[in-house]
Amino acid sequence: MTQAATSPDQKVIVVDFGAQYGQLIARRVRDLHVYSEIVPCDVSAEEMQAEKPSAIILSGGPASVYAEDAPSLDPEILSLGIPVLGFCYGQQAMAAALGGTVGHTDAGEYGPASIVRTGASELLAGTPDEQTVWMSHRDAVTAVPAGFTVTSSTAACPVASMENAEARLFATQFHPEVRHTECGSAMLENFLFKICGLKPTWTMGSIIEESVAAIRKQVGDKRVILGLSGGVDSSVVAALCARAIGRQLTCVFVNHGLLRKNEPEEVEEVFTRQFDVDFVHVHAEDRYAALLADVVEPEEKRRIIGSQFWKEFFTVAQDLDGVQFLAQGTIYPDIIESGARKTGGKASTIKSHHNLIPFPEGVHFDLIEPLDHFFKDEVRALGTALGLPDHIVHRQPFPGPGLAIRIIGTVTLEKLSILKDADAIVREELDAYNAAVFEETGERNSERSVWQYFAVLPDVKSVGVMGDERTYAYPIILRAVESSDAMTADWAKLPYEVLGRISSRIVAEVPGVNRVAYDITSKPPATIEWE
Ligand SMILES: Nc1ncnc2c1ncn2[C@@H]1O[C@H](COP(=O)(O)OP(=O)(O)OP(=O)(O)O)[C@@H](O)[C@H]1O
Ligand SMILES: O=c1[nH]c(=O)c2[nH+]cn([C@@H]3O[C@H](COP(=O)(O)O)[C@@H](O)[C@H]3O)c2[nH]1
Ligand SMILES: NC(=O)CC[C@H](N)C(=O)O
Ligand SMILES: [Mg+2]
Repeated sequence: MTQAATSPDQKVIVVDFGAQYGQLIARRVRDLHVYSEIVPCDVSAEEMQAEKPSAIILSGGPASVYAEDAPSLDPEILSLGIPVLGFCYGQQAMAAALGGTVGHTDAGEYGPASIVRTGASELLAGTPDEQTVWMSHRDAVTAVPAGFTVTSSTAACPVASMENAEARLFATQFHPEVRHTECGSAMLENFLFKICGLKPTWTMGSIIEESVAAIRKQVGDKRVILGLSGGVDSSVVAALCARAIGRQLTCVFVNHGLLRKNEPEEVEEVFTRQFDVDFVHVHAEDRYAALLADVVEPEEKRRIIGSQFWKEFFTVAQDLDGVQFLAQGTIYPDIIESGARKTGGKASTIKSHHNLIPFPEGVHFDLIEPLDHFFKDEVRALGTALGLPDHIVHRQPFPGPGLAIRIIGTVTLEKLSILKDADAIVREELDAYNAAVFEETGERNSERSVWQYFAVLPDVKSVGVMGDERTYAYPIILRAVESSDAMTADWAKLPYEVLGRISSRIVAEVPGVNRVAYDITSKPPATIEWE
């Protein structure tokens, strides 16, 4: 496990019961400048103690505490003398472990709910007696364990929160980690700073120092190759590695032919002229085209692309002396959404990210992934702190498998060419739109700006009429979302004239396209990419 940025003197451990958004809890804690990490819920009290956390938070989860294979909590964890805060399933697990009872309710509560204070509370201190919180549960605590008091209720949920202040155990049925819980952040602050007495010392400066030191120590005098895409994540890793090990680093850019229009030239220009790093441009277009011919299934595309990435890196490494390490810009959501690796959690696999699939036979590297515990906006803040220019730090994300997962069905040269041209128009128009919003609001990620935007080419054709002539051609689907961390996203409420201009331009300028549709689905239930 690579970990370049821990601050072990103050650490909050989140015990993950399989919440898709359990990772948000760690986020919120880190937003308050306290380092936080996630561990799977089968952690024993002994293992927990060895981690020396200053506080523990129990996440929500999909199971029912009394279900046969429900994850349970080692009850000893609750008597280590470390303060514990449980959310939702976390509250239910705490109650069950300490002799309280949990029952099924007739109808669950999903979405906003109004809690009313029913007793003194250290956790809710300073927040209103009546307030809106976010609920998502079917089960509920029906009797609190000995020593606990009920501190708030809703009409449907008698124990919306409970605590045993003396034992330093606290819990809520609602989710303080989601933004929709109005005072969620105040509750977390109460827990971290008042109840646990922590200090907000986890800052970008301290993270950079620790990461650089950790990379230096891990690498010693060996060589490192870095998968460099030109994206934010790998550029930040490049900056960290350059600072840590200088000339022991070689950056490898794989051109798989699935990049956006003009992208290979731009990346090469930036990393050979503007940065002083060793840069290798690998031309793998033909190899990828051959491997992907006839492949339709999204997960199969991802596996093939990922596996070939490893082979390309390995081939380059053979030509250099003493390469032991591969560095890459893996970030936390890649790991979370790829399923279990490292978080070891119970969350299900949504899609396999190319950078997390196993090495093929014959390929081996030790990995350096200094960002594997960071969320996207934290990576951007790090990039700025490292002095990277805005055009890199604020570049929209682009997935490693590239346009292959934006072409539904088989990937052909004809479809790639259509998609590249359509996508270039989408980017040109929405870059300009974002620049105008930035000018007006002074904010990079204001409510009106678009976080990620691109074109998708589906595997259908439809009839149209152009110049009085029948056409039978592809549609382009426009995807444009707002988000801050890619974990959740909403479709962007773009002005009609911007949508209209994108549509007219694509149909007029890209041969083979006669229609444009706008994807108006949030994540969840959809995902940002189509495959
Ligand atoms: N074309 C490529 N050549 C070399 N390495 C790549 C390429 N594409 C992706 N990678 C590697 O895979 C990692 C994950 O890709 P990902 O797209 O998540 O990150 P990124 O490209 O660095 O940033 P962004 O998310 O902003 O696009 C990258 O950080 C990089 O190490
Ligand atoms: O490097 C990557 N390798 C991948 O395999 C991959 N798949 C999705 N993405 C990007 O991740 C974010 C979330 O995407 P989804 O909502 O589609 O899962 C979005 O920003 C996507 O563009 C990827 N990035
Ligand atoms: N979000 C949760 O943690 C849900 C807990 C439990 N599965 C319930 O339905 O009550
Ligand atoms: Mg990328």
